[in-house]
Amino acid sequence: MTLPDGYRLTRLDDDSRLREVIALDAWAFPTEVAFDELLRLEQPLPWGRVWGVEHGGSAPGLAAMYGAYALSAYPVPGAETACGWLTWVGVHPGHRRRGLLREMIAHHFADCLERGEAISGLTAAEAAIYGRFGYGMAAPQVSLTIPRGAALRPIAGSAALAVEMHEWDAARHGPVVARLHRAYARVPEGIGRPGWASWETPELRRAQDQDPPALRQGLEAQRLLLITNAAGEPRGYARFRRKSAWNRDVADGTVQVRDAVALDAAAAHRLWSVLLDLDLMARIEAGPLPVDDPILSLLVDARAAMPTTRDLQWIRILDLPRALAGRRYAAPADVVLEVTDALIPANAGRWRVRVDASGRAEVARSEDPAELRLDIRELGAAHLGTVSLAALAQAGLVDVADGSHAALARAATAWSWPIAAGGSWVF
Ligand SMILES: CC(=O)SCCNC(=O)CCNC(=O)[C@H](O)C(C)(C)COP(=O)(O)OP(=O)(O)OC[C@H]1O[C@@H](n2cnc3c(N)ncnc32)[C@H](O)[C@@H]1OP(=O)(O)O
Repeated sequence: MTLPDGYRLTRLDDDSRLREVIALDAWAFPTEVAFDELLRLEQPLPWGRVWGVEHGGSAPGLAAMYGAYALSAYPVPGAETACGWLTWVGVHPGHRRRGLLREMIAHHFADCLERGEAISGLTAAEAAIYGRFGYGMAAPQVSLTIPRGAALRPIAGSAALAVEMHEWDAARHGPVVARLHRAYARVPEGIGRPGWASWETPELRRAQDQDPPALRQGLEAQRLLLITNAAGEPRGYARFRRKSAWNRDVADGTVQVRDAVALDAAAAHRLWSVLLDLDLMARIEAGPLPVDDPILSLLVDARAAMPTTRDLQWIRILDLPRALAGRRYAAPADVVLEVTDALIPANAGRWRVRVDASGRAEVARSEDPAELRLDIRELGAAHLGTVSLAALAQAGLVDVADGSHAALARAATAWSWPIAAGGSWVF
């Protein structure tokens, strides 16, 4: 990598640099939380995979940084894969637009490839930043503001489930919540949702479990709703907070749902029935939710929940043959792709992707004429099965060779997945 003169990259191995890292982060992401308070929080910094860009000059210090979470079981369609999750990206405002991010990205890609991570993912602070580096928007999210008392379609078995409500206790509830959250991504316990990353590393778990007053933004302490079956087994949970408000003596409170996860339809119905009927509340805010979350089908009037969609997760394919062979496909296909990749030349060129009846792909270099031409960014966008290659072709981002429209239809079907990619948290 070639940083501008006067800058050098350093690996940050432990929290001896915590003060500098948090100070830089607070320059990049302005916060009302006091510096000393920030230092006391559980910060999920992946030490050893945190990289700082140091500068000399009159006031030497950290000019930029990034980190990467080593997700070893990131869910892709029909499988789990190693993914280097880009995070903690920040450039001090006094050092921006000098190419530091571009150089950190090049370093991140090389580091992931060395570690055998065929894809990288991220959630973006701003949607316009990462497309230029070959990240494609692969998992959208929806957020809802549901009126209190909104009607749900009836689901058999819901009323028989038991409801427990607790004040959040990380030691007691953290493991149950982490288990249900993890199970939800997997078949047959859960639905098998691509993108549903779990809190794999100890730092991520500790940060997830905390509920410090500094991060409550005027809401109450976190509470837990647990749904259990007749055998006493947890089947779903929601973590939520309420904020009381009054509008000319009429109760106007808000419930903020941090996440709501259920392993079956009856548990989802029971969970939301409780959340939608808390006294003194007027609305329930929820999101990020997957765009096909059960609540959208359960609501009789989903429009009244004012669904708003936007990007959640972006995927960058780093090692094309390994990444494409590392997921499953919804239907057989045999297609020749011609791929451009300005940053990782090894991915560029023509590839034949053959998907067999079991949904497994063989990916090999090809001399045959290309049927679909696309950039690595579009392949990343389609990787979780939710963004359609046909829709990208309609937008002119996948170029279809003359006479290859049937190939596009087959590829778009194969790359699709029955469950929408999504997640419950931003990291
Ligand atoms: C995965 C995550 O962690 S997301 C968090 C990202 N961090 C933030 O948003 C915090 C506040 N912002 C910052 O720290 C910085 O402005 C960053 C990280 C967004 C950009 O860092 P810089 O070092 O200024 O970027 P750099 O100079 O390498 O620019 C690379 C390219 O991205 C473009 N770019 C940079 N920031 C943005 C932006 N916010 N929106 C659109 N384009 C951008 C530049 O114009 C440049 O484009 P070019 O290659 O066409 O010339």
